[in-house]
Amino acid sequence: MTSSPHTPLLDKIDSPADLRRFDEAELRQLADELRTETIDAVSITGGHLGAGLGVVELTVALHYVFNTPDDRIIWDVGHQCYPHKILTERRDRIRTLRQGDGLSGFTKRTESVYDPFGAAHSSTSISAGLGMAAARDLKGGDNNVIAVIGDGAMSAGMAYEAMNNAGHLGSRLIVILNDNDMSIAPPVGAMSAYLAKLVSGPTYQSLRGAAKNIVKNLPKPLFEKAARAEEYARGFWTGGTLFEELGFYYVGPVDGHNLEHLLPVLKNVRDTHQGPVLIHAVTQKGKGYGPAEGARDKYHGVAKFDVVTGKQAKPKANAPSYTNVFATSLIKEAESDEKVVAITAAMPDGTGLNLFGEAFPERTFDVGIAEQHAVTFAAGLASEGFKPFATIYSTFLQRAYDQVIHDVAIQGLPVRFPIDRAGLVGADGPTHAGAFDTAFLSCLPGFVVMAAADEVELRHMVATAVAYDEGPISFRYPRGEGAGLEMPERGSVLEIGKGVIRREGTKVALLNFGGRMSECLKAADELDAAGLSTTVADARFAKPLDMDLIRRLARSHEVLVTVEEGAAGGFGSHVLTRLAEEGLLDNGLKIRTLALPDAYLDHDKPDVMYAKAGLDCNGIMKTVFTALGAETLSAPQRA
Ligand SMILES: Cc1ncc(C[n+]2csc(CCOP(=O)(O)OP(=O)(O)O)c2C)c(N)n1
Ligand SMILES: CC(=O)[C@@H](O)[C@H](O)COP(=O)(O)O
Ligand SMILES: [Mg+2]
Repeated sequence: MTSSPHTPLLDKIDSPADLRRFDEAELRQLADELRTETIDAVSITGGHLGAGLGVVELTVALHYVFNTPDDRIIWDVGHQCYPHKILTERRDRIRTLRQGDGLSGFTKRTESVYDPFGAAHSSTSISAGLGMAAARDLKGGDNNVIAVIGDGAMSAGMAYEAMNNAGHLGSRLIVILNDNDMSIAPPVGAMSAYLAKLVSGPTYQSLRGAAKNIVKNLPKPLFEKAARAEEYARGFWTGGTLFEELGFYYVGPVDGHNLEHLLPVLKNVRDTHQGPVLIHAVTQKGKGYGPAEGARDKYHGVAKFDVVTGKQAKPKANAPSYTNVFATSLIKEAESDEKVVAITAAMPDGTGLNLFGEAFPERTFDVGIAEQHAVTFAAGLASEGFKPFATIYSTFLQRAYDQVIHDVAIQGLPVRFPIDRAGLVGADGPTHAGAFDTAFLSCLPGFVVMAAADEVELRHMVATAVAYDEGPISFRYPRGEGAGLEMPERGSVLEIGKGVIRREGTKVALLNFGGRMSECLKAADELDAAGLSTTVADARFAKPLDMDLIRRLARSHEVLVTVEEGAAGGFGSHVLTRLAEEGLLDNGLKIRTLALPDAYLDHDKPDVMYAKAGLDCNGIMKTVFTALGAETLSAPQRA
């Protein structure tokens, strides 16, 4: 048991009001204590560490200079918010992060008044902040609104849509670009700080103001030239021209770890700016913790770890992850098909395309956090005869839905969609659940929609997707490890629209779609033991459905239960519709469709969440018993 960190100043803080009673001279030590507490807490809980370490000073400075919660701080993505949570009345619960009934790993409105906006998907902060600024102006308020957005999140189109609108509205909004991309060297100490302080301070502002008054009387063309000259002059020094073009007053770059640089700039901006301002803060992801600073991923997402050594306590894998099986399967296919290319939206490691990229660097595209662009980019590749695998987590694919319809489906372009993190993902909670992709894809004409029941099926689906060139095709698979099955060297191409029976029974049929197969098989064992002979089939396809299989199951069983790790409106709904259309519900078939509940399930361990959703062995058995009108047969309840 590590002793809790020594944090005498931090111990005096419950809320930012307590922080604002400190002398500025104490803030350096406070920031160091906050960093130590963050490291200690995450070593116990696991979670996102690097991003939070990069904004410790920024967090202290923001809550010191601004009157939170009246002044709103919106953290883009929200994965960097742990220091923010420690300073905002949640230090006592910080070691419950991402655990059942514990704090969320992202900002969350229902969790705290200091979280004015929930996050987790990137690039939303400026839009939300502009909305709050517009609301403030409509209400005649005078509070500040600050959006803190990372360089990665700034690569999403939504951020530019918001900045463009902010420039147009001219609303008083502060955007802080947290630039921790190590490709940009940290600022040159005093000079850049001086520049930033200078351009944000009243003197420069008044000079600027005076200059504006002088040039205002110039004939229009000259006025514009003069204004442009000033803007480029500042832009030249500081690289802010792009933001200036969008209507923002650019301040920076400023050292995001140096409170002596940060505090005066934030105060100047707080007290003098009128319209939208962008402060360019340069920080280091993982700052202040050696193992993080030295890691390739800066400890972006970590398991529990030893603070002294930084060694993560990653649970020993019993089987390859679905992600790894996908990546190795795609590499195998690409070795003999040069048309296979792969696209990720800033998630190379999470999708396994880092492995594909090592094998085929020329055929791997990381487009940044830009899922909409990724899908239409893939459509462009497909239109020229390539076989693009647009590999996007289920939850992040939601952002590109119109591109899926308008640019891929309607044109019938053969884009492949490997959909990782299908179903419930656990600690990341409802914002990251892969709940809706079956529903929102299987309603699209011409789409082929598959789900892997296990890692062998996944390998077959990769091969099938490579071979299928008639139109768009998707295959989903869950986060985490496979079942540890014997793997074929290479996948076999599946017959489109054909499912498979895994075990034969006579009374109950469980028709699985996706990753719940192991729970279905466990339930079948228990039901058999209770005298209810049970068939288990794997549908493999939600579109096109294997109606021969479904008719056979409906005609020869008393109970038919569909099981899927997705929201209602997906696989089960389509089965129900087709059975009704064919009159197969007219003869008393007892049918139930098991899907995720109509709710956003809070973070917890995936097994706990699935049990709550009724999508585990017990839930399946209970559904069968209820359908048979026997609330509790003799079957033993699993512990
Ligand atoms: C729409 C969307 N796509 C992908 C992700 C996954 N994701 C989480 S953090 C992150 C990188 C964010 O980079 P940046 O904004 O620079 O923040 P940093 O981690 O550097 O602090 C990504 C891609 C996401 N949260 N949202
Ligand atoms: C913050 C964010 O959106 C990502 O870091 C996400 O948490 C990754 O999820 P996985 O851990 O499932 O790759
Ligand atoms: Mg970044």
